[in-house]
Amino acid sequence: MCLIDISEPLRAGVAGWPGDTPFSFTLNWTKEETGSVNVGKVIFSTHTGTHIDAPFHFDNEGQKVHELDLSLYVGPCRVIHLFDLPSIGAHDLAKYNLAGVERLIIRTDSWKDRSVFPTSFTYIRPDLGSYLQKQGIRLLGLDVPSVDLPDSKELLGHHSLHQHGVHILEGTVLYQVEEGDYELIALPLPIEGADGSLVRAVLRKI
Ligand SMILES: N[C@@H](CC(=O)c1ccccc1NC=O)C(=O)O
Ligand SMILES: [Zn+2]
Ligand SMILES: [Zn+2]
Repeated sequence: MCLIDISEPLRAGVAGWPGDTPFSFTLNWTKEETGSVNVGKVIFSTHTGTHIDAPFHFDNEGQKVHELDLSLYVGPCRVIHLFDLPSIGAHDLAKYNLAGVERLIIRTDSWKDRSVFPTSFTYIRPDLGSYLQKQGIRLLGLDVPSVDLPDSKELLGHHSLHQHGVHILEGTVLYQVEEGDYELIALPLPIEGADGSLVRAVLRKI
């Protein structure tokens, strides 16, 4: 079984949204202290590293993490490469036959240095949501920290996807991933009420 890990390693200093909660893992109790076990403590923002957005992240009426359909995050997926584009809209996907594809992951390679949060990267144009819905796509994954640029307040990309039933997976690590068909597993944690969740995301070639 050959799994390709497309998850960002979680460690102190992992690049996060400017001003957001820094990731930390510490041992809350050591084996010496308890006499039996090490016990860890993790502090993280829900938008750290490789993660999914629940609609509640940008819509107060939207689904929260525990309400999401898990089948979105497990199953066949198509990976395509779209390099050197400032943004991606319907026009950029016209050359692909996406018939039967429910999960689409786009490798942009536009986040060059994963050790720092990028000021700019390939983002999603507002006409993409309806195009993906017409193709039957329910999940869009990207190798950038957000489908909208960091200074966006309207979050047109997020809303366009959400309005058309397309769920969002962000921050995947795809430098080694070729175009093709895979099985994706990227399950959120069952955090009640949450706006997003870290995932361990893997691909398996099919
Ligand atoms: N929309 C971004 C996250 C985001 O906007 C954000 C994440 C953490 C802290 C602040 C954020 N945005 C605005 O203040 C995302 O989808 O991950
Ligand atoms: Zn997010
Ligand atoms: Zn997002």
